[in-house]
Amino acid sequence: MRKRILAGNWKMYKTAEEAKSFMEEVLSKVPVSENVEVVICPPSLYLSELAQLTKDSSVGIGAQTMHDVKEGAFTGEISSAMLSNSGVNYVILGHSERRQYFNESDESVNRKVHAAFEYDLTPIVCVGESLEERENGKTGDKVAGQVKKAFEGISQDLAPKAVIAYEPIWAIGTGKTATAEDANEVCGAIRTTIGDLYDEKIAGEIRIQYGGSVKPDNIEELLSMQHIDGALVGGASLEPKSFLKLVEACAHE
Ligand SMILES: O=C(CO)COP(=O)(O)O
Repeated sequence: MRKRILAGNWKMYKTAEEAKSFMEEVLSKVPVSENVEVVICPPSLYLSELAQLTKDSSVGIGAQTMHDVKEGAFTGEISSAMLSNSGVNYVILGHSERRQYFNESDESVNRKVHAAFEYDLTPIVCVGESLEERENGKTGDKVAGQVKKAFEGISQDLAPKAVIAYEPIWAIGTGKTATAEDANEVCGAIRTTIGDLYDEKIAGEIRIQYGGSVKPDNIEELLSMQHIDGALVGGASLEPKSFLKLVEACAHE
């Protein structure tokens, strides 16, 4: 059985006080369950403090992006070594907003997956198609291509430790969710791609999240699907109340 993984991607929201008070409330109420791993990905400025605050809890902390080399003259960037050293456990890589606004390419995502594993971070690799690609029947090719490139050179031992997030770009922040069946079909195709790259066992082990307008009222249907092992959530991860409802849904059998 794959353990579900629910990750909140705060994007560029919350003041320092808001971040701290969210975390204190969530830590006091979050159900601890064998069924779900819970992760919060705050703006990088708050990573150290929140990692410290959650150190002895069941909540993990993730970065929203990072650079792919250990150190160097890259003004404004942070590295996987720095994240790991600050108590961060996960990193979102290749989010469509990073690809769109910060020119992140499949090649750089691949370098970052290597860098994440080098410093024991769990990469959450985002893939997904635009509306135009979906309408032209290109979803399968696009997503398979992104997965293949992201995992290039990643060993059999490490591959199943990664998490893949399928986020159709047209469903992010729009209130439009892919139907659970459509999301499941693409997540199943991602699993097949992993099976082709590695083997059936690894394909069966790797966890695949869905992301894009996930809310407390649609998560259960998504989770009931065979290939969906959790969610990567933007908007609904910003309030403790809705975030806790999402955790509870994942904690259920
Ligand atoms: O981009 C997302 C998570 O990474 C999804 O955002 P929303 O849940 O706000 O649609």
